[in-house]
Amino acid sequence: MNPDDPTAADTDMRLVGPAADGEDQAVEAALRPRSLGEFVGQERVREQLDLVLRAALARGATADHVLLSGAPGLGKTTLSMIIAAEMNAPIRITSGPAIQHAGDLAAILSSLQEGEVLFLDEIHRMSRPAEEMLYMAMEDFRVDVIVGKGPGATAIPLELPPFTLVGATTRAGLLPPPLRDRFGFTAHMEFYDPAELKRVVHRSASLLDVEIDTEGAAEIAGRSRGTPRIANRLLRRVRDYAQVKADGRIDREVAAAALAVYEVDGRGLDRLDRAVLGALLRLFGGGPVGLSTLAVAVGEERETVEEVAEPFLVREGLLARTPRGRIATPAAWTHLGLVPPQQGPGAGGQQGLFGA
Ligand SMILES: Nc1ncnc2c1ncn2[C@@H]1O[C@H](COP(=O)(O)OP(=O)(O)OP(=O)(O)O)[C@@H](O)[C@H]1O
Repeated sequence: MNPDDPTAADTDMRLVGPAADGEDQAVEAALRPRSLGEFVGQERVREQLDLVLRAALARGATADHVLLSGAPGLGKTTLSMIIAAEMNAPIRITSGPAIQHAGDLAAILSSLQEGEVLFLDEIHRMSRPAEEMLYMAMEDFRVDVIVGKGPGATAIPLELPPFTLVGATTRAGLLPPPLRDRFGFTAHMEFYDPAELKRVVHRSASLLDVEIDTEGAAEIAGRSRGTPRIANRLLRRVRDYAQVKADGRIDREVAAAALAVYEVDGRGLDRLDRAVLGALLRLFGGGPVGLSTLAVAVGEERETVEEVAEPFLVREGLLARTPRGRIATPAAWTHLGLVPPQQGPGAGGQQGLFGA
């Protein structure tokens, strides 16, 4: 979770939020695939990574540095652990926000063992001096530790054992090119399709010892917003429901009834998403309407609407951001079961009325 993110709390409280909550963290370790073979989906990334790792193993060398980019919950941490496991190497896990001084990074780097994997989550949030130290460490396996201040400061070179840096970021575009260029292998992780998520659900259900049929898994997969973390979380909630209200087994009916209780609809929208979409359609005739107006209409902060609800609505093709404001697509009307207003001559009178 990002403590500087004003929307983080809202995101974390949502059943369909992509960031890990406390409960996720406790069970995720048990559900993590441990090898490339077990890792579901992301075929291209897996194939490429497999070559990189096997070639390094054959040469008896440390694997190249790897950059993983993609939305939260798609498996970046999991993949970094798999890289270490496949290389038979230990792994050290830290994150950009935890490294605020170059000295913090020097301490970590100087204690790495030969061949160790250093996983640096949210690498785009590291401080600039630490980032500059990382350039040299990645390229030459060396850092200059600065001792003292001002004109008397001296740089003491420190040799490092070869290591593999696995950087993860949700915002690859924010990485400075010199840092990006130092990764030998870069992979962008895509959202998962429903068939892949179905496999994730089946796999997790078997690890959690939950009985689920193929339609039940499909029902959960279809509401998981392309994200394995969300699929696993929905599965746990559906399991609760199945235990309390049914005989413990999950089929389509049980999954749909459970997720209706949690207000996650057939397409994975939750109450906030539907409130935003509903206001846009019912109050503003489908838009265009300014973001601030829309936020007031649903009683949320601007940032919450923009950063928490909208990305998924846009991705799903239900809402579009235009220079004149937010507009609903025809699919939005259909999804909420509403009929768009007639667009005859003289219609569209509301267009442009609702500014930011
Ligand atoms: N390809 C996959 N196959 C099976 N399970 C997966 C896969 N990817 C992720 N998961 C599951 O989803 C959960 C979240 O994955 P992970 O923590 O690796 O995501 P992340 O991209 O690192 O997220 P964040 O950016 O929030 O750190 C894990 O518990 C893991 O079990």
